[in-house]
Amino acid sequence: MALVKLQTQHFRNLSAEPVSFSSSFNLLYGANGSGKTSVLEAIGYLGLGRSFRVNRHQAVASHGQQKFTVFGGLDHGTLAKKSGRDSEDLAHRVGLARDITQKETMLRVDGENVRSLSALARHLPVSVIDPGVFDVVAGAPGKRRQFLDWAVFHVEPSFGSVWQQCQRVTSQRNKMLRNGRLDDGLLKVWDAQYSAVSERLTAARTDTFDRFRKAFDRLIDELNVEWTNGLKLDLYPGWDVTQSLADVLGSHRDQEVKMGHTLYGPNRADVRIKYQGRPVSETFSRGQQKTLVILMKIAQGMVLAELGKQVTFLLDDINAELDDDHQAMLAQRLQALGCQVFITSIQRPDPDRLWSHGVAPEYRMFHVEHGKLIEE
Ligand SMILES: Nc1ncnc2c1ncn2[C@@H]1O[C@H](COP(=O)(O)OP(=O)(O)OP(=O)(O)O)[C@@H](O)[C@H]1O
Repeated sequence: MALVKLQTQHFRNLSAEPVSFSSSFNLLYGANGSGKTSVLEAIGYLGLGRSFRVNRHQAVASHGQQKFTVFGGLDHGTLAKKSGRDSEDLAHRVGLARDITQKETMLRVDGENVRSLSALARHLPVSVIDPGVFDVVAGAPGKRRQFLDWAVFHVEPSFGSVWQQCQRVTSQRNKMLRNGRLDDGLLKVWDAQYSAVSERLTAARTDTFDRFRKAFDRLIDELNVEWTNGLKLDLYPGWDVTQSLADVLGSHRDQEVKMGHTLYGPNRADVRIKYQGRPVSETFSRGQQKTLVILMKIAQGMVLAELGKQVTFLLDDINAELDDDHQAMLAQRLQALGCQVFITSIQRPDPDRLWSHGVAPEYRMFHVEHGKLIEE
């Protein structure tokens, strides 16, 4: 799917006028503070259900407003090779409204209220490349779990509910472990549930990770970037899988009781990224780490494309992140994959430079001024 229509209300400084986008490339430029990132943030809301910039919904509602809304019209996008669309051709209409005083989010898909965020998010796989992207390599393991789980969610339809179930059981189990007077029989019951759901979740992660690693290896092979030789990506599922999780929990019971929380299982999983046996966060330059994450994100795009799903990439402030060669490499790869792409920059981008080594895709160019998108 691709987002071809967007309308927001009371979303940061954005105007409430509807905008139509290309299902291929969209180039947005404008001065600092004009609203470029806010446009990407609004699109991100429809694919992620949250802001990729801030943790609190409140920051997003326009000053003095209690509620904001984001509506999107989706079409089948470039992968379906669809052309000549108009509003009647929309495959789905998705919407999200957040009341910040009631702390309530309303989600709508095709005119119906839906309860789960998954029902909304599965229509629009959104991948963000912004200054924070670096965290996937340099940040805590949670950042890499989030990176992996995004793809698992789009590959494995039941993943969202298994993940939620796992969080619920883990939190119950943690409550028990924190409780001084431990009921051994009850803990065993929770352990059985926890092990079962963890094994399911891990099987889904392992399957997607295998697909991802194959795509990643293919990509770096094709690009033949010298510094990627000797890179190794592995999934650590959160425990030593030569043993069942139930056995690991049984043999580390005292340790977990002492710490008061779960020490083994999917919440400890990590994607370990090493270069010649050492963590890349210790050996790669900042630029190399950023490029690596971008390659990893492209590889995820390849995995989804193989399943007939189009990813919408949001590239924020691309000039600050990448030099001309890397920008061109990224644009061409995403074009070849048939992704939908939104690129923001302060200066008006030069499509001839961006596609200096190939034919430019269909694109639309917008100048962003005071929250308004003016198409050129
Ligand atoms: N809740 C809000 N209500 C109204 N305006 C807001 C709100 N939050 C931020 N703004 C304003 O909205 C504008 C858009 O910010 P945004 O980060 O989208 O700009 P940008 O074009 O990406 O800028 P830069 O190039 O500096 O990154 C800014 O002027 C900001 O002060």
